[in-house]
Amino acid sequence: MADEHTNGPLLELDGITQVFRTRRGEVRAVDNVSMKLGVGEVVCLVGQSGSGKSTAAKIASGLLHPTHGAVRFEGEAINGRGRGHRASFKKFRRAVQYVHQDPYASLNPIQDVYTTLSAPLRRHGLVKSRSQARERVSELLTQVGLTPADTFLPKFPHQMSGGQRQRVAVARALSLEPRLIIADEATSMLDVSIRIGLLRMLTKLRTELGVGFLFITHDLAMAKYFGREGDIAVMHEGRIVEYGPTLQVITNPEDAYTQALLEAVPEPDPDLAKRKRAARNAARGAGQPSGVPAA
Ligand SMILES: Nc1ncnc2c1ncn2[C@@H]1O[C@H](COP(=O)(O)OP(=O)(O)OP(=O)(O)O)[C@@H](O)[C@H]1O
Repeated sequence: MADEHTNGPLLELDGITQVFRTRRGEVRAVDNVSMKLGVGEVVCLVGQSGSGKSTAAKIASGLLHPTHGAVRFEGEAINGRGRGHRASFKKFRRAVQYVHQDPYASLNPIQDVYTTLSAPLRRHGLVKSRSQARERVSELLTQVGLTPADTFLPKFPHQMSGGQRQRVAVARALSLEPRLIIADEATSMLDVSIRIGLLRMLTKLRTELGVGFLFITHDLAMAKYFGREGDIAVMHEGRIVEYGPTLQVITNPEDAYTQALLEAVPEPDPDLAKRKRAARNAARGAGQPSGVPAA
């Protein structure tokens, strides 16, 4: 979906390639990847470890300049040069926020929650007084489900659970009123029940605030859950091997690698698991592709 005020989708990766030069030779981490994400939309980038997801995410967030290809935000290239480009790059860096896998590593261990959340508000001139900062920080904590907000203000990272720390990291990303959040394995270090709570909260932010999500995960089940109203791009060895509406990709995968990833997703219902296994074996017996080695 294009933004009605701009010339293009919120974010567009156009033929991006990233080559790393290492002692052992060149690594083509990302190879000619293109994708589009509209306002308030979600795209899940899925693949095994080493498939190039994080490199693509770093390029999408402007942390890394690709060897080839263009990144466009609201129709404007963000990797150009000159004063005009510097201004649009600055706007882009505020509008696109990154949430890492490990909140322990991304939050400052000697800063309490209030300082962590009020610092970016002050730095970007989004609040004019201490009372405004306090009000906005409380609002952010409420948005990420850390209530009553006052009880969280004086806490340090080590005084919170993993799920709470990740919610603070999301609140910090939200403080700059982003249009897009890039969540790089943001839920994978959490227990399943905590993970679902966090995904519900992120879904609420997407639908209520219109924040778009590029959701990076190795776990197709997570992508199915979080991205069911959006698209999935399946990455393998730096390339996108399948890209389309989530439910279509999940229910009718065309690529053998996607099929193998799906087979690796555990089926909680034993009867259904048995029926699926029988259907797969019958399909193989009928000469259909057997998929690639297990993920
Ligand atoms: N700075 C770098 N220098 C050299 N090679 C790199 C660099 N960063 C990534 N790579 C290589 O690029 C490939 C893709 O890595 P990337 O981290 O993007 O994959 P990923 O799918 O995110 O995997 P993971 O989930 O394990 O991080 C890997 O082979 C990795 O070793």
